Amino acid sequence: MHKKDMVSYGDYQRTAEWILSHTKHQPKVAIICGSGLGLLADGLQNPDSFPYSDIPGFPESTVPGHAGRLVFGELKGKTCVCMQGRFHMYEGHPLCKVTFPVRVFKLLGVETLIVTNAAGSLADSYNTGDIMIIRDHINIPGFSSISPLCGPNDERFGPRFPAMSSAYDKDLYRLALEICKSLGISHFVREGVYCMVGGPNFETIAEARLLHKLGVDAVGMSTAPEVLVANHCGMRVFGLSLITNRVVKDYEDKEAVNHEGVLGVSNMRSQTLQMLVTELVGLMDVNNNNSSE
Ligand SMILES: O=P(O)(O)O[C@@H]1C[C@H](O)[C@@H](CO)O1
Ligand code: HPA
Repeated sequence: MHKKDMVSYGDYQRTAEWILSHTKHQPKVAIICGSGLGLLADGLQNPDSFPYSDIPGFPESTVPGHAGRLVFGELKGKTCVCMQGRFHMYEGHPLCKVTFPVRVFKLLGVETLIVTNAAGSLADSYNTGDIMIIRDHINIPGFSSISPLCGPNDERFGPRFPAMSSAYDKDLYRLALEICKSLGISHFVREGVYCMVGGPNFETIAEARLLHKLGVDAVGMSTAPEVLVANHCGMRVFGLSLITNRVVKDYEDKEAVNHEGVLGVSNMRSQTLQMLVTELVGLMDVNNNNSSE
């Protein structure tokens, strides 16, 4: 691993200290917004917002649909921090930079991470616009040791060999399903397995068929690294995929996915996602500090 691709404990601390000196909010919940899902941050009350370019140690966000802002505020009385835009491996960021904010959040006192993403569906029963609650993931880059947990392990964050058999919190998962029922949206809510690929290209037909055979329900280019790092440092995790397109599995099929289409579907459904996340944060058990005191 190159030195430039390493981040020290002091680097995370410096960023956390900078944040604490710029906002009174002390978040317990962090939310990462996927492509076109930045609206999730717009519901925060008493917001403090910082462009990533102002925050020491934060990389730059280069993907359309990822505004590149960190927003602090309250959702249903609970203090949250929201990443309006995430970092992807395909942008050229090393995975320690992709996941840098997660460890900074840990140092700020965050206990729960909510991840969202845009994804293509492999499951035959899924429709564009469905919301998939992530039950588990397959991390394809991780199969070849491309993982944010590779390299020297810092025990201050977590163990060398973390278990990942409960990567997504079952209580939050069940709570979200109940909320979907009460919101009357269960007919387009699914439960499934997300698979991370490196991107930035979308899948070939052969790759799509392989993922389908593997039991993947939805595929995307993010999320797994953040979930690994959050679990490693003891956070509980909840994840949502918005199904923005069907992944083509047939050589005769002329449909071709593109990022603009992905953003179009995200924008169409972002209000529903915002409702679901807001209710979830409101009902989840959080040992919250009141930042306005
Ligand atoms: O950040 P997410 O995973 O939501 O972004 C997805 C994957 C690619 O970055 C992009 C493709 O349209 O959307
Ligand atoms: O079909 C897809 N494949 C990979 N990533 C994606 N992100 C949105 N849709 C897709």
